[in-house]
Amino acid sequence: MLRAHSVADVRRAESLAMAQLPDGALMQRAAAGLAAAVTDLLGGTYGRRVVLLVGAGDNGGDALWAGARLAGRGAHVEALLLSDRVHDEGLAALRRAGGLVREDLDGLAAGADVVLDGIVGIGGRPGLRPDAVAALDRFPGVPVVAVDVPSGVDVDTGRLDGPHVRADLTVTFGTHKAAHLIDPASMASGALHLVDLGLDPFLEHAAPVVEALQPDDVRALLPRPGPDAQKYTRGVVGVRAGSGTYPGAALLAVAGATSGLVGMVRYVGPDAVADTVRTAHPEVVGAGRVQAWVVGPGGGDDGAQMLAEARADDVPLVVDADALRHVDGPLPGCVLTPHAGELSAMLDVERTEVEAAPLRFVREAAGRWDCVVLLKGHHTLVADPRGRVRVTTTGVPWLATAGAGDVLSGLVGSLLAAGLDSYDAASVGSWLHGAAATQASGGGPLTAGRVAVQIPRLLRELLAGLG
Ligand SMILES: NC(=O)C1=CN([C@@H]2O[C@H](COP(=O)(O)OP(=O)(O)OC[C@H]3O[C@@H](n4cnc5c(N)ncnc54)[C@H](OP(=O)(O)O)[C@@H]3O)[C@@H](O)[C@H]2O)[C@@H](O)CC1
Ligand SMILES: [K+]
Repeated sequence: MLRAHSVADVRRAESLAMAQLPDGALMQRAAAGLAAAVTDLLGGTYGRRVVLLVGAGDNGGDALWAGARLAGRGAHVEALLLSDRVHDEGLAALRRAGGLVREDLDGLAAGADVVLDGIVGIGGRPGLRPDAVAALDRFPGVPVVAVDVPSGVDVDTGRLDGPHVRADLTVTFGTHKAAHLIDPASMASGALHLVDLGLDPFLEHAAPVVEALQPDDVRALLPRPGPDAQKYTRGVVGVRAGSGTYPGAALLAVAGATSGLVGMVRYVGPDAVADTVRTAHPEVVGAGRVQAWVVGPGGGDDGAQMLAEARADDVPLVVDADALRHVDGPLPGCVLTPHAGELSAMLDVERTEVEAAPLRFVREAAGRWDCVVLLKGHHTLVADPRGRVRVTTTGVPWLATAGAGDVLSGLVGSLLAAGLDSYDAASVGSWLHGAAATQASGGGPLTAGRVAVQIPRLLRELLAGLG
Protein backbone atom coordinates (compact mmCIF):
# COMPACT_ATOMS: atom_id res chain seq x y z
CA MET A 1 0.00 0.00 0.00
CA LEU A 2 1.29 3.43 -0.87
CA ARG A 3 0.57 5.93 1.90
CA ALA A 4 0.58 9.71 2.05
CA HIS A 5 1.04 11.36 5.43
CA SER A 6 0.23 14.81 6.74
CA VAL A 7 2.90 17.47 7.13
CA ALA A 8 2.45 17.30 10.92
CA ASP A 9 3.11 13.55 10.94
CA VAL A 10 6.12 13.94 8.63
CA ARG A 11 7.57 16.60 10.94
CA ARG A 12 7.03 14.37 13.98
CA ALA A 13 8.66 11.38 12.27
CA GLU A 14 11.57 13.51 11.06
CA SER A 15 12.29 14.87 14.51
CA LEU A 16 12.18 11.38 16.05
CA ALA A 17 14.55 10.11 13.35
CA MET A 18 16.86 13.11 13.67
CA ALA A 19 17.19 12.55 17.42
CA GLN A 20 18.95 9.27 16.61
CA LEU A 21 21.14 10.54 13.77
CA PRO A 22 24.08 12.89 13.30
CA ASP A 23 23.20 16.48 12.35
CA GLY A 24 22.22 16.89 8.73
CA ALA A 25 22.02 13.15 8.01
CA LEU A 26 18.44 13.28 6.73
CA MET A 27 19.18 16.18 4.42
CA GLN A 28 22.17 14.30 3.02
CA ARG A 29 19.99 11.24 2.36
CA ALA A 30 17.43 13.48 0.65
CA ALA A 31 20.05 15.28 -1.45
CA ALA A 32 21.75 12.05 -2.49
CA GLY A 33 18.41 10.58 -3.64
CA LEU A 34 17.51 13.81 -5.43
CA ALA A 35 20.87 13.99 -7.25
CA ALA A 36 20.55 10.34 -8.32
CA ALA A 37 17.03 10.90 -9.68
CA VAL A 38 18.15 14.00 -11.61
CA THR A 39 21.12 12.08 -13.01
CA ASP A 40 18.75 9.33 -14.21
CA LEU A 41 16.49 11.90 -15.82
CA LEU A 42 19.39 13.56 -17.62
CA GLY A 43 21.08 10.28 -18.54
CA GLY A 44 24.31 11.50 -16.92
CA THR A 45 25.81 14.61 -15.36
CA TYR A 46 28.91 15.65 -17.28
CA GLY A 47 28.28 18.88 -19.20
CA ARG A 48 24.58 18.98 -18.27
CA ARG A 49 23.18 22.41 -17.40
CA VAL A 50 21.25 22.44 -14.13
CA VAL A 51 19.40 25.44 -12.68
CA LEU A 52 18.41 25.49 -9.01
CA LEU A 53 15.58 27.72 -7.78
CA VAL A 54 16.36 28.13 -4.10
CA GLY A 55 13.95 29.37 -1.42
CA ALA A 56 14.48 30.27 2.22
CA GLY A 57 14.04 26.90 3.88
CA ASP A 58 15.41 23.37 3.97
CA ASN A 59 13.72 22.62 0.65
CA GLY A 60 16.20 25.04 -0.90
CA GLY A 61 18.89 23.34 1.20
CA ASP A 62 18.09 20.00 -0.44
CA ALA A 63 18.38 21.61 -3.87
CA LEU A 64 21.72 23.21 -2.98
CA TRP A 65 23.23 19.99 -1.61
CA ALA A 66 21.98 18.00 -4.62
CA GLY A 67 23.36 20.73 -6.89
CA ALA A 68 26.74 20.40 -5.17
CA ARG A 69 26.72 16.65 -5.85
CA LEU A 70 25.83 17.21 -9.52
CA ALA A 71 28.47 19.93 -9.90
CA GLY A 72 31.02 17.57 -8.34
CA ARG A 73 30.24 15.12 -11.13
CA GLY A 74 30.74 17.60 -13.94
CA ALA A 75 27.37 19.30 -14.30
CA HIS A 76 27.21 23.06 -14.89
CA VAL A 77 25.08 24.19 -11.94
CA GLU A 78 23.67 27.66 -11.37
CA ALA A 79 21.57 28.55 -8.33
CA LEU A 80 19.11 31.45 -8.26
CA LEU A 81 18.56 32.58 -4.67
CA LEU A 82 14.97 33.68 -4.12
CA SER A 83 15.51 34.83 -0.55
CA ASP A 84 18.08 36.89 1.37
CA ARG A 85 18.65 33.96 3.68
CA VAL A 86 19.13 30.47 2.28
CA HIS A 87 20.60 27.27 3.70
CA ASP A 88 24.18 28.35 4.55
CA GLU A 89 25.90 24.98 4.48
CA GLY A 90 24.21 23.96 1.25
CA LEU A 91 25.24 27.23 -0.36
CA ALA A 92 28.85 26.81 0.77
CA ALA A 93 28.87 23.23 -0.52
CA LEU A 94 27.60 24.33 -3.93
CA ARG A 95 30.26 27.03 -4.15
CA ARG A 96 32.99 24.57 -3.12
CA ALA A 97 31.88 22.19 -5.87
CA GLY A 98 32.18 24.95 -8.48
CA GLY A 99 28.48 25.91 -8.76
CA LEU A 100 27.56 29.48 -9.63
CA VAL A 101 25.27 31.58 -7.46
CA ARG A 102 22.97 34.34 -8.77
CA GLU A 103 20.90 36.73 -6.73
CA ASP A 104 18.74 37.95 -9.58
CA LEU A 105 17.51 36.72 -12.90
CA ASP A 106 19.74 38.94 -15.02
CA GLY A 107 22.94 36.95 -14.73
CA LEU A 108 21.24 33.56 -15.06
CA ALA A 109 21.99 31.39 -18.09
CA ALA A 110 19.31 31.43 -20.78
CA GLY A 111 19.03 27.65 -21.35
CA ALA A 112 19.07 24.62 -19.10
CA ASP A 113 18.61 20.87 -19.32
CA VAL A 114 16.67 20.74 -16.06
CA VAL A 115 15.29 23.11 -13.43
CA LEU A 116 15.17 22.00 -9.79
CA ASP A 117 12.32 23.56 -7.84
CA GLY A 118 13.64 24.08 -4.33
CA ILE A 119 11.46 27.13 -3.78
CA VAL A 120 9.36 25.71 -0.92
CA GLY A 121 8.58 22.26 0.44
CA ILE A 122 6.33 21.13 3.26
CA GLY A 123 6.84 24.46 5.05
CA GLY A 124 5.38 26.50 2.18
CA ARG A 125 2.12 28.35 1.93
CA PRO A 126 0.04 27.93 -1.27
CA GLY A 127 0.92 30.23 -4.15
CA LEU A 128 4.23 31.57 -5.47
CA ARG A 129 5.80 34.99 -5.18
CA PRO A 130 6.35 37.05 -8.37
CA ASP A 131 10.12 36.45 -8.40
CA ALA A 132 9.58 32.68 -8.41
CA VAL A 133 6.99 32.95 -11.19
CA ALA A 134 9.38 35.10 -13.25
CA ALA A 135 12.20 32.59 -12.74
CA LEU A 136 10.04 29.67 -13.88
CA ASP A 137 8.88 31.65 -16.93
CA ARG A 138 12.49 31.94 -17.96
CA PHE A 139 12.67 28.22 -18.83
CA PRO A 140 9.70 27.31 -21.03
CA GLY A 141 9.77 23.68 -22.13
CA VAL A 142 12.65 22.76 -19.79
CA PRO A 143 11.88 19.71 -17.57
CA VAL A 144 11.18 20.69 -13.97
CA VAL A 145 12.04 18.43 -11.04
CA ALA A 146 10.13 19.39 -7.90
CA VAL A 147 12.04 18.91 -4.67
CA ASP A 148 9.65 17.13 -2.26
CA VAL A 149 6.52 18.88 -3.58
CA PRO A 150 5.74 21.18 -6.51
CA SER A 151 6.08 24.58 -4.86
CA GLY A 152 2.87 26.55 -4.45
CA VAL A 153 0.42 23.65 -3.91
CA ASP A 154 -1.40 23.02 -0.63
CA VAL A 155 0.54 19.99 0.59
CA ASP A 156 -2.08 18.42 2.90
CA THR A 157 -5.16 18.88 0.75
CA GLY A 158 -4.01 18.96 -2.87
CA ARG A 159 -5.76 22.30 -3.38
CA LEU A 160 -4.33 25.02 -5.59
CA ASP A 161 -4.54 28.66 -4.68
CA GLY A 162 -2.53 30.87 -7.00
CA PRO A 163 0.51 30.12 -9.14
CA HIS A 164 2.38 26.87 -8.60
CA VAL A 165 5.09 24.76 -10.16
CA ARG A 166 4.13 22.15 -12.78
CA ALA A 167 6.68 19.42 -12.39
CA ASP A 168 7.64 16.64 -14.78
CA LEU A 169 9.04 14.67 -11.86
CA THR A 170 8.64 15.09 -8.11
CA VAL A 171 11.33 13.59 -5.92
CA THR A 172 9.86 13.30 -2.46
CA PHE A 173 11.35 12.26 0.84
CA GLY A 174 10.40 9.81 3.58
CA THR A 175 6.76 9.29 2.57
CA HIS A 176 4.31 10.61 0.01
CA LYS A 177 2.27 13.73 0.75
CA ALA A 178 -1.43 14.16 -0.06
CA ALA A 179 -0.74 16.71 -2.81
CA HIS A 180 1.13 14.08 -4.85
CA LEU A 181 -1.98 11.95 -5.14
CA ILE A 182 -5.01 14.21 -4.81
CA ASP A 183 -6.43 16.36 -7.59
CA PRO A 184 -5.88 19.02 -8.68
CA ALA A 185 -2.32 19.18 -7.24
CA SER A 186 -1.59 15.60 -8.33
CA MET A 187 -1.64 16.87 -11.90
CA ALA A 188 1.17 19.31 -11.03
CA SER A 189 3.38 16.60 -9.53
CA GLY A 190 4.30 14.67 -12.67
CA ALA A 191 5.95 11.30 -12.13
CA LEU A 192 6.68 10.46 -8.49
CA HIS A 193 9.92 9.17 -7.03
CA LEU A 194 10.16 8.41 -3.31
CA VAL A 195 13.53 8.59 -1.57
CA ASP A 196 13.65 6.40 1.53
CA LEU A 197 14.87 8.39 4.54
CA GLY A 198 14.31 5.60 7.07
CA LEU A 199 11.17 7.26 8.48
CA ASP A 200 8.86 4.22 8.22
CA PRO A 201 9.32 3.04 11.84
CA PHE A 202 8.32 6.53 13.01
CA LEU A 203 5.24 6.67 10.77
CA GLU A 204 3.88 3.28 11.79
CA HIS A 205 1.14 4.67 14.02
CA ALA A 206 0.30 7.73 11.94
CA ALA A 207 -2.98 7.37 10.05
CA PRO A 208 -2.36 8.23 6.39
CA VAL A 209 -4.30 11.13 4.84
CA VAL A 210 -4.85 8.88 1.83
CA GLU A 211 -3.56 5.55 0.63
CA ALA A 212 -3.30 4.01 -2.82
CA LEU A 213 -3.72 0.30 -3.54
CA GLN A 214 -0.81 -1.41 -5.28
CA PRO A 215 -0.99 -4.60 -7.40
CA ASP A 216 -0.15 -6.85 -4.42
CA ASP A 217 -2.92 -5.28 -2.33
CA VAL A 218 -5.46 -5.81 -5.10
CA ARG A 219 -4.30 -9.39 -5.64
CA ALA A 220 -4.74 -10.12 -1.93
CA LEU A 221 -8.26 -8.65 -1.89
CA LEU A 222 -9.57 -10.30 -5.07
CA PRO A 223 -12.40 -12.74 -4.40
CA ARG A 224 -11.62 -16.15 -5.84
CA PRO A 225 -13.69 -19.33 -5.92
CA GLY A 226 -12.90 -22.09 -3.41
CA PRO A 227 -12.77 -25.75 -4.47
CA ASP A 228 -16.41 -26.25 -3.46
CA ALA A 229 -17.64 -23.13 -5.26
CA GLN A 230 -21.13 -22.98 -6.76
CA LYS A 231 -22.50 -20.14 -8.79
CA TYR A 232 -24.68 -18.97 -5.89
CA THR A 233 -21.97 -19.14 -3.25
CA ARG A 234 -19.70 -16.99 -5.43
CA GLY A 235 -22.30 -14.22 -5.27
CA VAL A 236 -25.05 -12.93 -7.52
CA VAL A 237 -25.11 -9.31 -8.65
CA GLY A 238 -28.19 -7.64 -10.09
CA VAL A 239 -28.21 -4.68 -12.46
CA ARG A 240 -31.13 -2.23 -12.67
CA ALA A 241 -30.09 0.09 -15.46
CA GLY A 242 -30.97 1.34 -18.93
CA SER A 243 -34.08 2.79 -20.46
CA GLY A 244 -35.61 3.27 -23.89
CA THR A 245 -33.49 6.40 -24.22
CA TYR A 246 -30.25 4.89 -22.86
CA PRO A 247 -30.17 1.14 -23.57
CA GLY A 248 -26.37 1.19 -23.96
CA ALA A 249 -25.82 2.04 -20.29
CA ALA A 250 -27.49 -1.24 -19.32
CA LEU A 251 -25.24 -3.17 -21.70
CA LEU A 252 -22.11 -1.54 -20.32
CA ALA A 253 -23.07 -1.91 -16.65
CA VAL A 254 -23.80 -5.59 -17.32
CA ALA A 255 -20.49 -5.88 -19.21
CA GLY A 256 -18.68 -4.56 -16.11
CA ALA A 257 -20.64 -6.96 -13.88
CA THR A 258 -19.92 -10.02 -16.06
CA SER A 259 -16.18 -9.75 -15.61
CA GLY A 260 -16.16 -13.18 -14.00
CA LEU A 261 -15.87 -12.18 -10.34
CA VAL A 262 -19.35 -13.46 -9.41
CA GLY A 263 -21.25 -16.66 -10.13
CA MET A 264 -24.24 -15.00 -11.75
CA VAL A 265 -25.51 -11.69 -13.11
CA ARG A 266 -29.17 -10.68 -13.17
CA TYR A 267 -30.66 -7.87 -15.19
CA VAL A 268 -33.96 -6.10 -14.49
CA GLY A 269 -35.22 -3.38 -16.83
CA PRO A 270 -37.52 -2.59 -19.75
CA ASP A 271 -38.30 -5.67 -21.90
CA ALA A 272 -36.69 -4.29 -25.05
CA VAL A 273 -33.48 -3.47 -23.16
CA ALA A 274 -33.49 -6.86 -21.43
CA ASP A 275 -33.67 -8.56 -24.85
CA THR A 276 -30.65 -6.58 -26.05
CA VAL A 277 -28.74 -7.37 -22.84
CA ARG A 278 -29.43 -11.11 -23.12
CA THR A 279 -28.47 -11.16 -26.81
CA ALA A 280 -25.10 -9.61 -25.96
CA HIS A 281 -24.67 -11.56 -22.68
CA PRO A 282 -26.54 -14.90 -22.92
CA GLU A 283 -25.39 -15.90 -19.41
CA VAL A 284 -27.37 -13.06 -17.80
CA VAL A 285 -30.68 -14.06 -16.15
CA GLY A 286 -33.74 -12.14 -14.96
CA ALA A 287 -35.14 -11.05 -11.57
CA GLY A 288 -34.38 -13.05 -8.42
CA ARG A 289 -32.25 -13.00 -5.27
CA VAL A 290 -28.99 -11.06 -5.35
CA GLN A 291 -26.25 -10.13 -2.89
CA ALA A 292 -25.86 -6.63 -4.37
CA TRP A 293 -27.69 -4.34 -6.79
CA VAL A 294 -26.23 -1.86 -9.24
CA VAL A 295 -28.77 0.92 -9.73
CA GLY A 296 -29.07 3.91 -12.01
CA PRO A 297 -26.87 3.91 -15.15
CA GLY A 298 -28.99 5.17 -18.04
CA GLY A 299 -32.09 4.99 -15.87
CA GLY A 300 -33.42 8.37 -17.03
CA ASP A 301 -36.73 9.15 -15.36
CA ASP A 302 -36.90 5.64 -13.87
CA GLY A 303 -34.01 6.34 -11.49
CA ALA A 304 -36.25 6.86 -8.44
CA GLN A 305 -38.23 3.69 -9.06
CA MET A 306 -35.09 1.63 -9.70
CA LEU A 307 -33.62 2.82 -6.41
CA ALA A 308 -36.81 2.14 -4.44
CA GLU A 309 -37.13 -1.39 -5.84
CA ALA A 310 -33.49 -2.23 -5.19
CA ARG A 311 -33.68 -0.90 -1.62
CA ALA A 312 -36.60 -3.19 -0.88
CA ASP A 313 -34.19 -6.17 -1.04
CA ASP A 314 -32.05 -4.93 1.85
CA VAL A 315 -28.74 -5.80 0.17
CA PRO A 316 -25.80 -3.45 -0.51
CA LEU A 317 -26.25 -1.13 -3.49
CA VAL A 318 -24.02 0.65 -5.97
CA VAL A 319 -25.93 3.86 -6.70
CA ASP A 320 -24.87 5.61 -9.88
CA ALA A 321 -25.97 8.21 -12.44
CA ASP A 322 -29.75 8.75 -12.60
CA ALA A 323 -30.37 7.12 -9.20
CA LEU A 324 -27.98 9.45 -7.34
CA ARG A 325 -30.33 12.42 -7.25
CA HIS A 326 -32.93 10.31 -5.46
CA VAL A 327 -30.69 9.40 -2.52
CA ASP A 328 -32.51 10.99 0.42
CA GLY A 329 -30.92 9.50 3.51
CA PRO A 330 -28.18 7.27 4.95
CA LEU A 331 -27.27 4.14 2.97
CA PRO A 332 -24.91 2.15 5.24
CA GLY A 333 -22.99 -0.58 3.45
CA CYS A 334 -23.63 0.97 0.03
CA VAL A 335 -21.45 2.75 -2.55
CA LEU A 336 -22.34 6.00 -4.32
CA THR A 337 -20.39 6.62 -7.54
CA PRO A 338 -20.85 10.27 -8.59
CA HIS A 339 -18.64 12.39 -10.79
CA ALA A 340 -17.98 15.98 -9.70
CA GLY A 341 -21.10 17.32 -11.41
CA GLU A 342 -23.36 14.74 -9.76
CA LEU A 343 -21.79 15.22 -6.34
CA SER A 344 -22.11 19.00 -6.59
CA ALA A 345 -25.85 18.61 -7.31
CA MET A 346 -26.23 16.21 -4.37
CA LEU A 347 -24.43 18.57 -1.98
CA ASP A 348 -25.90 21.72 -3.51
CA VAL A 349 -22.54 23.36 -4.19
CA GLU A 350 -20.90 24.52 -7.42
CA ARG A 351 -19.15 21.88 -9.52
CA THR A 352 -16.00 24.03 -9.54
CA GLU A 353 -15.94 23.86 -5.72
CA VAL A 354 -15.97 20.06 -5.80
CA GLU A 355 -13.26 20.00 -8.47
CA ALA A 356 -11.11 22.39 -6.43
CA ALA A 357 -11.40 20.37 -3.21
CA PRO A 358 -12.41 16.77 -4.02
CA LEU A 359 -10.90 15.40 -0.80
CA ARG A 360 -13.05 17.68 1.34
CA PHE A 361 -16.28 16.94 -0.51
CA VAL A 362 -15.86 13.19 -0.87
CA ARG A 363 -15.33 12.98 2.89
CA GLU A 364 -18.31 15.22 3.56
CA ALA A 365 -20.51 13.05 1.32
CA ALA A 366 -19.38 9.80 2.95
CA GLY A 367 -20.26 11.24 6.37
CA ARG A 368 -23.57 12.67 5.23
CA TRP A 369 -24.89 9.45 3.63
CA ASP A 370 -23.08 7.12 6.02
CA CYS A 371 -21.70 5.05 3.17
CA VAL A 372 -18.74 4.76 0.82
CA VAL A 373 -18.52 7.48 -1.81
CA LEU A 374 -16.45 6.99 -4.96
CA LEU A 375 -15.82 10.38 -6.57
CA LYS A 376 -14.70 9.88 -10.16
CA GLY A 377 -11.89 12.06 -11.49
CA HIS A 378 -8.33 12.08 -12.83
CA HIS A 379 -7.45 10.38 -9.55
CA THR A 380 -10.69 8.86 -8.29
CA LEU A 381 -11.21 9.09 -4.52
CA VAL A 382 -13.00 6.52 -2.37
CA ALA A 383 -14.00 7.67 1.12
CA ASP A 384 -15.74 5.83 3.92
CA PRO A 385 -17.75 7.34 6.78
CA ARG A 386 -14.84 6.77 9.23
CA GLY A 387 -12.73 9.24 7.26
CA ARG A 388 -10.48 6.75 5.47
CA VAL A 389 -9.71 7.65 1.86
CA ARG A 390 -8.15 5.64 -0.96
CA VAL A 391 -7.03 7.21 -4.21
CA THR A 392 -6.84 5.45 -7.55
CA THR A 393 -3.63 6.08 -9.45
CA THR A 394 -4.26 3.61 -12.28
CA GLY A 395 -5.91 4.77 -15.50
CA VAL A 396 -5.28 6.99 -18.49
CA PRO A 397 -6.85 10.23 -19.70
CA TRP A 398 -8.40 8.25 -22.60
CA LEU A 399 -10.67 6.66 -19.97
CA ALA A 400 -12.70 9.88 -19.90
CA THR A 401 -15.16 8.39 -22.39
CA ALA A 402 -18.92 7.80 -22.50
CA GLY A 403 -20.03 4.65 -20.71
CA ALA A 404 -16.84 4.11 -18.71
CA GLY A 405 -18.74 4.93 -15.50
CA ASP A 406 -21.40 2.31 -16.32
CA VAL A 407 -18.71 -0.37 -16.62
CA LEU A 408 -17.25 0.78 -13.28
CA SER A 409 -20.55 0.56 -11.42
CA GLY A 410 -21.15 -2.97 -12.74
CA LEU A 411 -17.65 -4.01 -11.70
CA VAL A 412 -17.96 -2.53 -8.20
CA GLY A 413 -21.35 -4.24 -7.83
CA SER A 414 -19.84 -7.62 -8.71
CA LEU A 415 -17.10 -7.16 -6.08
CA LEU A 416 -19.74 -6.24 -3.47
CA ALA A 417 -21.81 -9.30 -4.36
CA ALA A 418 -18.69 -11.47 -4.17
CA GLY A 419 -18.29 -10.47 -0.54
CA LEU A 420 -15.92 -7.51 -0.39
CA ASP A 421 -17.00 -4.74 1.98
CA SER A 422 -18.09 -1.51 0.37
CA TYR A 423 -14.73 0.28 0.89
CA ASP A 424 -12.69 -2.54 -0.63
CA ALA A 425 -15.21 -3.17 -3.42
CA ALA A 426 -15.18 0.47 -4.51
CA SER A 427 -11.42 0.96 -4.31
CA VAL A 428 -10.49 -2.40 -5.84
CA GLY A 429 -13.10 -1.88 -8.59
CA SER A 430 -11.74 1.57 -9.36
CA TRP A 431 -8.15 0.26 -9.43
CA LEU A 432 -9.07 -2.60 -11.79
CA HIS A 433 -11.09 -0.27 -14.02
CA GLY A 434 -8.12 2.10 -14.40
CA ALA A 435 -5.59 -0.68 -14.92
CA ALA A 436 -7.80 -2.39 -17.52
CA ALA A 437 -8.19 0.94 -19.32
CA THR A 438 -4.43 1.48 -19.35
CA GLN A 439 -3.89 -1.96 -20.87
CA ALA A 440 -6.72 -1.59 -23.38
CA SER A 441 -5.60 1.87 -24.39
CA GLY A 442 -2.02 0.89 -25.15
CA GLY A 443 -1.35 4.62 -25.41
CA GLY A 444 -4.27 5.34 -27.74
CA PRO A 445 -8.04 5.92 -27.68
CA LEU A 446 -10.44 3.41 -26.22
CA THR A 447 -14.16 2.78 -25.75
CA ALA A 448 -15.93 1.72 -22.56
CA GLY A 449 -16.76 -1.69 -24.00
CA ARG A 450 -13.07 -2.44 -24.51
CA VAL A 451 -12.36 -1.63 -20.86
CA ALA A 452 -14.93 -4.25 -19.82
CA VAL A 453 -13.46 -6.85 -22.18
CA GLN A 454 -10.00 -6.21 -20.75
CA ILE A 455 -10.98 -6.83 -17.11
CA PRO A 456 -10.87 -10.68 -17.16
CA ARG A 457 -7.50 -10.56 -18.95
CA LEU A 458 -6.16 -8.20 -16.32
CA LEU A 459 -7.52 -10.42 -13.54
CA ARG A 460 -5.79 -13.43 -15.10
CA GLU A 461 -2.45 -11.59 -15.06
CA LEU A 462 -2.95 -10.37 -11.51
CA LEU A 463 -3.87 -13.82 -10.23
CA ALA A 464 -0.81 -15.25 -11.99
CA GLY A 465 1.30 -12.68 -10.12
CA LEU A 466 2.23 -10.70 -13.22
CA GLY A 467 0.62 -7.37 -12.22
N1 LIG B 1 13.05 18.29 8.38
C1 LIG B 1 13.91 17.37 7.87
O1 LIG B 1 14.55 16.63 8.58
C2 LIG B 1 14.09 17.24 6.44
C3 LIG B 1 13.48 18.14 5.56
N2 LIG B 1 13.74 18.11 4.28
C4 LIG B 1 13.36 19.19 3.42
O2 LIG B 1 12.91 20.29 4.18
C5 LIG B 1 11.72 20.79 3.64
C6 LIG B 1 10.98 21.58 4.66
O3 LIG B 1 11.83 22.63 5.01
P1 LIG B 1 11.36 23.88 5.87
O4 LIG B 1 10.63 23.44 7.03
O5 LIG B 1 12.58 24.68 6.11
O6 LIG B 1 10.36 24.62 4.94
P2 LIG B 1 10.42 24.98 3.37
O7 LIG B 1 9.28 24.26 2.75
O8 LIG B 1 11.74 24.79 2.79
O9 LIG B 1 10.18 26.55 3.27
C7 LIG B 1 9.69 27.32 4.30
C8 LIG B 1 10.18 28.73 4.06
O10 LIG B 1 9.71 29.20 2.83
C9 LIG B 1 9.12 30.50 2.96
N3 LIG B 1 7.82 30.41 2.27
C10 LIG B 1 6.65 29.88 2.70
N4 LIG B 1 5.72 29.91 1.75
C11 LIG B 1 6.32 30.46 0.66
C12 LIG B 1 5.87 30.76 -0.65
N5 LIG B 1 4.61 30.44 -1.06
N6 LIG B 1 6.75 31.31 -1.52
C13 LIG B 1 8.02 31.59 -1.14
N7 LIG B 1 8.48 31.34 0.11
C14 LIG B 1 7.64 30.80 0.99
C15 LIG B 1 9.05 30.80 4.41
O11 LIG B 1 9.86 31.89 4.64
P3 LIG B 1 9.37 33.40 4.63
O12 LIG B 1 7.91 33.41 4.31
O13 LIG B 1 9.67 33.91 5.95
O14 LIG B 1 10.20 34.00 3.55
C16 LIG B 1 9.67 29.61 5.13
O15 LIG B 1 10.79 29.96 5.91
C17 LIG B 1 11.03 19.57 3.12
O16 LIG B 1 10.04 19.87 2.18
C18 LIG B 1 12.20 18.83 2.52
O17 LIG B 1 12.48 19.33 1.22
C19 LIG B 1 14.66 17.10 3.73
O18 LIG B 1 15.92 17.68 3.72
C20 LIG B 1 14.66 15.84 4.55
C21 LIG B 1 14.93 16.13 5.97
K1 LIG C 1 9.65 22.36 -4.02
